[in-house]
Amino acid sequence: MNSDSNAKKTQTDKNRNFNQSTHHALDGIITAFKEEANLRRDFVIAMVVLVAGYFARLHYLDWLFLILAIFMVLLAEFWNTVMEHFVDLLVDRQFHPLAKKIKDISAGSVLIGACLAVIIGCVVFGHAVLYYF
Ligand SMILES: Nc1ncnc2c1ncn2[C@@H]1O[C@H](COP(=O)(O)OP(=O)(O)OP(=O)(O)O)[C@@H](O)[C@H]1O
Repeated sequence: MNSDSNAKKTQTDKNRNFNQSTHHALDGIITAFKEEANLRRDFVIAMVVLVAGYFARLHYLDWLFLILAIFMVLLAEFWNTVMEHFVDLLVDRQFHPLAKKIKDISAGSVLIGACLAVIIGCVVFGHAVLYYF
């Protein structure tokens, strides 16, 4: 293994260019999907919703709301994952009431996002069903 690839593995300085930044960002997305079952479940649900939207022949505004809802839930899951790792890094898996508070509030934000997504889904598909039948 040459010194350049070693440097890449242990990099702690700033990214040098857009390609390097994008590469690390994609690494983050892949790691999150590999390690977080909740994220994979949300992704599968999102795919099912998109296929259902295709068959329901939604209006473009409905698509906009659905896509916003999907990205909102995925972003909330990503930030919840960041919080969990950050807290674990700080307390090294020791029990701490503040660690519990941070993780629970962070999980609560995902739940709120998911509730909003369900409401948006019900309005969009409810309207489509009423319109077509
Ligand atoms: N260091 C800690 N101190 C106190 N409570 C903790 C700590 N770590 C986790 N917990 C509690 O355990 C729960 C599960 O923590 P964990 O880090 O395993 O999250 P998770 O199971 O990945 O959560 P999610 O389902 O949101 O992905 C947290 O919601 C929190 O209530």
